[in-house]
Amino acid sequence: MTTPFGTRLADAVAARGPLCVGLDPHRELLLEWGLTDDVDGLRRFTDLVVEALAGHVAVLKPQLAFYERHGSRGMAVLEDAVAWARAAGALVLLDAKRGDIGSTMAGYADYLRPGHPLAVDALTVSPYLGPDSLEPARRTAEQCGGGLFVLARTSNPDAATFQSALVGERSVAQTVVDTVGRWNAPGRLVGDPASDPASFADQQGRWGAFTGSHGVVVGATLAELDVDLSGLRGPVLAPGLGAQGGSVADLRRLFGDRAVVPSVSRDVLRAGADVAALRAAADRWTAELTA
Ligand SMILES: O=C(O)c1cc(=O)[nH]c(=O)n1[C@@H]1O[C@H](COP(=O)(O)O)[C@@H](O)[C@H]1O
Repeated sequence: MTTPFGTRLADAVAARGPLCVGLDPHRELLLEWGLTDDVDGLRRFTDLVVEALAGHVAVLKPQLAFYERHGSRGMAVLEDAVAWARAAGALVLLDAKRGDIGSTMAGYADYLRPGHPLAVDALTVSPYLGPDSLEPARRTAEQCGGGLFVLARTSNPDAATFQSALVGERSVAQTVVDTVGRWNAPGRLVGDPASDPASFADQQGRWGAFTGSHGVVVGATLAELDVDLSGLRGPVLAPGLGAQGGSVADLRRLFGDRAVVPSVSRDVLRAGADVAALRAAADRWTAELTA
């Protein structure tokens, strides 16, 4: 059986630091890199980032939108790159932000199956259709040793409009966190944390052998942390660093020593079409994050 995603993620973070770099090849970025906004430019961009960073940072996070916009040939670029990146030791988190019901949700979750042409380690999902709508994805993830990151408190300025709205006494965001915390509950984790008090402590939210496979997305841009993450037992994906204004100081203020995967796209990619420069940009973030 595949090692659960949470364990593989904790190992990758221990080996390479916690940074996740997003592959966001939007039109302006391709042009800035001196590339064309077409499939050739997309392939060159993707190959350079994978060569620079697969196996160098903990996680690569391709943004599916920027591959879909080039049609089936764009998807082929991504399929090749993901297979290469995983073979080179990268964990790949597909940023798809999918959410639907029943068999449709199960169809999206097939990205986590090893036989899928675009098989990945983890997937971002949207809980907008209700927390139980994600259950088919959770089941697939459990079967395949994959991970899910559920949007809880996102980094965009108007995120609180929906996410801070109350459902009974809890906010929508808190309901999401509590759902994911149940997915990561001790009975569902591999091993027996009760026999190992030190590892049990890790379930409270720090990296460790029992890091849960499912996480939530909470932006590094929040003025204050308005969700209680103490029952999450899994990782937080924290986008919003650099281009959106978030800093490493914000991460420390918001999340302390909890298991966080800070995600940066533009602030690394602006290094341009140069393997060494991309690696240096990622290394600067890793150095600051692990200082
Ligand atoms: O799921 C995400 O990665 C994500 C969640 C969120 O709350 N905010 C957010 O910006 N992102 C993604 O992060 C990427 C932008 O990162 P930057 O270029 O570093 O700002 C895009 O692919 C967004 O979809």
